Amino acid sequence: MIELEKICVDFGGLRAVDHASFKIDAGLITGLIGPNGAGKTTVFNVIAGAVKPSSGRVLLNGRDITKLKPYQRAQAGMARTFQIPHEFTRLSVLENLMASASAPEGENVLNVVFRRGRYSAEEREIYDTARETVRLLELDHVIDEKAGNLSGGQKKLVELGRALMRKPEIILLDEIGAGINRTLLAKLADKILMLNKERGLTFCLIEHDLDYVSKLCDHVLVMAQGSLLTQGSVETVRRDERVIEAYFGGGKYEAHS
Ligand SMILES: Nc1ncnc2c1ncn2[C@@H]1O[C@H](COP(=O)(O)OP(=O)(O)OP(=O)(O)O)[C@@H](O)[C@H]1O
Repeated sequence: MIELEKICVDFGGLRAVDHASFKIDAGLITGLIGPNGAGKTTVFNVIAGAVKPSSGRVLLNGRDITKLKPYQRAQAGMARTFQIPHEFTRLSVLENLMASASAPEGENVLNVVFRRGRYSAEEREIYDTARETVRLLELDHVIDEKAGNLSGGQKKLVELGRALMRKPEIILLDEIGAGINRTLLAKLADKILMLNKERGLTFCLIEHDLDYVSKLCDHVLVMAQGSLLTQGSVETVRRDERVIEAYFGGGKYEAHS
């Protein structure tokens, strides 16, 4: 479980996050929603350790991790999806996954990727985990394809795969569904649900499409102006007048279903 206690983030004179306090429960898929500029991405950055809060604490399973660096948080079981880095677009899907694993002790993981045929037991495990992840995400048909040649949706699946290679307990997804076609969007949702229900992985996702949130999330946190406005099931928060006001400034809310 992740707990945020009275987190504030200031960028110069701008208070982007203002005493935000909430929990992301273990074993659930939690959605983080709110209008543009509400502070969602900044909160994600605080959780992942990329932005230092001006005040407040972040706890992971009861442990204060506020001062931990991003890699230490990753070691503690937290993962976040990132766009495939430019220099990795020339690596194949399998190589991308292998390069995202935690390196064996004293080893540069890229050596593992390129030194074929001479794997130690640990290196073999990375290879096997990468193959299994490819299977799990149904990327077998593009396993040797360069990541740069994939469609937007396939790249998102590889990004998820790269996060999975570190065997996290919690995965943070920032608008993973943005700009991908319906078919792959549905597939991505199926994979997230499967990883949650069958493997017990905890997810927290920022998403603007409320139908997608509704399909995936057990619980929704609504941020507005840097703070937590309300929380509950998707259906409850969708009907909440304060949420309608925050999104539409009091205009009539047409729930799309
Ligand atoms: N590095 C930064 N420097 C200065 N201001 C920033 C920085 N990052 C975010 N902000 C500001 O902080 C506020 C919150 O931004 P944030 O990106 O966290 O909101 P968001 O809810 O994720 O919005 P969106 O849905 O549009 O992505 C905004 O006013 C934004 O302009």
